[in-house]
Amino acid sequence: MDLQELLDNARRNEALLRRLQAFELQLLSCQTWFDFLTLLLDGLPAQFELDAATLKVCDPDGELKAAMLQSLDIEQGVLLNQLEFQARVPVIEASAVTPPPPWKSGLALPLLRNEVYLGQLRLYSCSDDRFRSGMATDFMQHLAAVIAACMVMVKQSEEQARLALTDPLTGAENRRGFERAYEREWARGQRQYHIFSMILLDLDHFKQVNDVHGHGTGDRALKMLCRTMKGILRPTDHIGRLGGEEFAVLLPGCQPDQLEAVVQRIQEAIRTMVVLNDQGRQVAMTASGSYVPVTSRPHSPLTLTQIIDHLDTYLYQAKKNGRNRFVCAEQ
Ligand SMILES: Nc1nc2c(ncn2[C@@H]2O[C@H](COP(=O)(O)OP(=O)(O)OP(=O)(O)O)[C@@H](O)[C@H]2O)c(=O)[nH]1
Repeated sequence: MDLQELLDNARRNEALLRRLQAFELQLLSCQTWFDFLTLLLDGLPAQFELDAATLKVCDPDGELKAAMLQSLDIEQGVLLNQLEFQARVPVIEASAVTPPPPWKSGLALPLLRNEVYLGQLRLYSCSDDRFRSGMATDFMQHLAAVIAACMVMVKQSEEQARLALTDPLTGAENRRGFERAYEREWARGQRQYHIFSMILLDLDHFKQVNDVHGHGTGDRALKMLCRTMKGILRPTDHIGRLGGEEFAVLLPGCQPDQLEAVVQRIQEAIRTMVVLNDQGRQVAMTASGSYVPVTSRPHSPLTLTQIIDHLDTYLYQAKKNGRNRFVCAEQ
C-alpha cells in the first residue's frame, strides 16, 4: 500500500468515526421505542450507506414485543414488522452472513450488554462486496455495543414511564395514562378522519362484593376484570381505570358495526370470569356500561371528560334499568 492509499484509508476511517460518534449521540438521546427503532431501522441505513438494518431480538416470553406494542401507536406498530422476535436467538460472533433477498451481502453483530445476550444487529447491502468474511468489523462491533446499551436504557425508561401511567392494582392505565392514549388517538383521528370507539363500564353491586366477601375479594375481581378484558382485546386497545370499579376502554379503528360485537364479548367474558372469595367459593360478577363510536373532527375538539360525562349518562340508564346491560350512547 503506498502512502497515498494509507492517507485515503486514514481519512475514510476518520470520517466513519465521526459519523459513528454523531450517530451514538443520537442513540443516547432516545427515550422511547419509537425514537430508538426509527433511528435504527431508518437512520442507521441512511447514515452509513446501507440498504437495511434489522434486529433479531431475544424475547423468551414475548414481554418485550408486548411492551413495544403498548408504547407504539397503531401506525407506529408496523415498525415491529421489520424486527424478528424469537424465544432464542443463536449466540454469534460478528460475521458476514448470507442475507435474505434482495440484498447481496450482510453482517451479523451480537448485541451484548453486561454479559446478557439481547440478540443480533443485522446490516444488509445490495452490493456483493460490502460485507465479506474476514473483513475488519471493529467500528461496527463498537456500534452494536452502544446499540445494546441504548436498548437497555430505552427499555428502562419506557418501563418507568409506563409505571407512572399505570394503576398498580390492576395493571390498567391510570387516568393520566388513559388521557394520554385518548389525546394521541384524537390527534391521529384528526389527521386521518378515522374512527375509534369508547366503552365505559362499571361492575355491578361492587360495594356488596366488598361488604360480603371482603376487600381482598373485591381487589381480585378488579384484577381479574382487567386480565379478562386484556385477553379478549387487541394489544393496541387501551383499558383505563378511571376510579374505583369504573373502567373505560378505547378501541382504535373500531367501526360502529364492530363495536356491538366487542361489547357483547366483554359482557360475556365478565359474566363467565372466575372470581373466588377467601373461602374459595365463586363470586358471580356482572357489569353495566355504555359505548359510542367517536369521529375526531378537526374543528370540534371533544375532551375525554366530555365523552366520559356523556357515556356516564347512559351508564346510569343501564344501572337504572336493572344492570348487567350495556347501552349504546347517542353519537
Ligand atoms: N376492593 C376494592 N374496592 C374498591 C376499590 N375502589 C373502589 N372500591 C369500592 O367500590 C365500591 C363502589 O360502590 P358503589 O359506587 O356504591 O357501586 P356498586 O356497589 O357497584 O353499585 P352499582 O354500581 O350501582 O351496581 C365501593 O364500595 C368502593 O369502596 C378497590 O381498589 N378495591
